[in-house]
Amino acid sequence: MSSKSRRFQVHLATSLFGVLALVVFLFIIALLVSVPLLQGISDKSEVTRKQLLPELVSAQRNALKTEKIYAYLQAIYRAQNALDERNLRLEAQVLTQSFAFESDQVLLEETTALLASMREMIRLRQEQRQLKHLSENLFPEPLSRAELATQLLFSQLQAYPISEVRSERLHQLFSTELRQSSPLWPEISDYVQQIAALNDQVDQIYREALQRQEQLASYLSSDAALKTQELALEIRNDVERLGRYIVYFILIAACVAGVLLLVFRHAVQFPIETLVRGLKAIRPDSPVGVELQPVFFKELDTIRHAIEDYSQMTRDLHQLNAQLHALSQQDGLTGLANRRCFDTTLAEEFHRALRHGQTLSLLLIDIDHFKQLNDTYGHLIGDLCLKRLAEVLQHYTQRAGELAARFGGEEFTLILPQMGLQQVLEMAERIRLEVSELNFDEVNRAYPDLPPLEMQVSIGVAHYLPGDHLDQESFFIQADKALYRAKAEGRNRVCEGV
Ligand SMILES: Nc1nc2c(ncn2[C@@H]2O[C@H](COP(=O)(O)OP(=O)(O)OP(=O)(O)O)[C@@H](O)[C@H]2O)c(=O)[nH]1
Repeated sequence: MSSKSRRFQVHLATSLFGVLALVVFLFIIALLVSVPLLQGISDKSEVTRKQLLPELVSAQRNALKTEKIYAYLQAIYRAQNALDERNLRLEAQVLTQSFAFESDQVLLEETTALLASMREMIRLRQEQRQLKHLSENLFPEPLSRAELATQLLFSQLQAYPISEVRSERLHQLFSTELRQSSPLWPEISDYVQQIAALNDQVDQIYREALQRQEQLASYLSSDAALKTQELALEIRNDVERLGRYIVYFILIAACVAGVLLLVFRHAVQFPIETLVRGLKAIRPDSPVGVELQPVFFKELDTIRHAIEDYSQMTRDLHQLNAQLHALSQQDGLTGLANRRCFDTTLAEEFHRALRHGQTLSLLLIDIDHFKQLNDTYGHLIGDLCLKRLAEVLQHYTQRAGELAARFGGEEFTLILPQMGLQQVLEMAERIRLEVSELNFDEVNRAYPDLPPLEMQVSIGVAHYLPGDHLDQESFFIQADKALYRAKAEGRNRVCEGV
């Protein structure tokens, strides 16, 4: 198992929770910022819609009405007779009364004052007319040029209200001639002055009324319009701010998403791909186990550990299987191949020899009087003899395809492919000789009372030549018969099968 570990690791679940918390936090911030703004925009729009716009419309309407009142005022100022003045005043009065339902005190007061100005103007005009009438009675028929001029002056003064300066100038113009020609001059002059004074009063009232009307008009048009304009400006600012916040929020969200994507790719996607590659790279027969780099998230690192453990386990299992297989093919005492392995190998080699037209030799080796040896020295020494014999046989089967096996009990076999008969017989003879010369000094020292230990073997040889009409069983029987013959002929010898 790998001991590698990353210093800083976090749980994937904790990280996901953190990301979720961050998203919720950003969302709450966005809500906290945008909701009051939206509420403000909504409230201001509502105020504009329900209050200011009607006020504006009403102000416009009222401004028009006051314009009309002003027109009446002008008309009254220029009216030629009392009837016109009266009609105009009545119409203006009706118009003014329509303001009765308005809650605006300034409007009410100002229009009432305008109406009062009209009344006053009409009253003064009435007085002028009376004075004119009185002055007309002063002049006897026929009228002199000066008197006619004076009458004309009166009518002028009456008909067209003129400024103080102008009336003074006219008065001077005509009065010089009258003073010289008419005995009525003092009275006429008095009337002229009275009428001029009234005219001046009317002028004064008219100017004042004009000023009032102008102020009222600007008051009406400015108040609601200003408020609406201010509110519209605020709404625009709020909307712009909201737009900026939305852009910021989108930018922040995009940055967070980008960072998360990068983190996900580096901390999740790439490690998972590496883990999958590691998993696929596991080979039971590989000399080294899979080793992977530690990863950031603990859960993935746990999987990495599991993959490394699995890789190690697979290799261990493979080795164990190999060992078990070897054991299943091996004789426990001597370490040579066992009977099962011998059977398989003989079948393979026999078929190979048949297929390729090669020679194959089989030696059956049996320890002579092994029962007696056991009985004399005991089974442990008997086992020792079996092992020493196995060592000798192992030594003679080093080439590929050659096999030394314990057939059973004290009986052994050698499979020797691609050797000539003479070569095989010589090898069998060398084995027999080597076995008979084995040194058992340690046993003899241990058992001084017993005769010295010696071991001899009988060997039966079967030899297959390409073209021989032999099957595997006959081949084996041939070796067995040869061994039997070696035993029968006195043991400690090599016999060739026929
Ligand atoms: N110590 C020991 N003895 C074994 C083992 N397997 C078989 N034997 C003994 O081998 C002996 C075989 O005796 P026999 O079959 O009579 O053959 P032999 O005494 O060798 O006589 P010949 O083969 O005719 O020379 C028996 O006494 C078995 O107990 C073993 O693994 N260890």
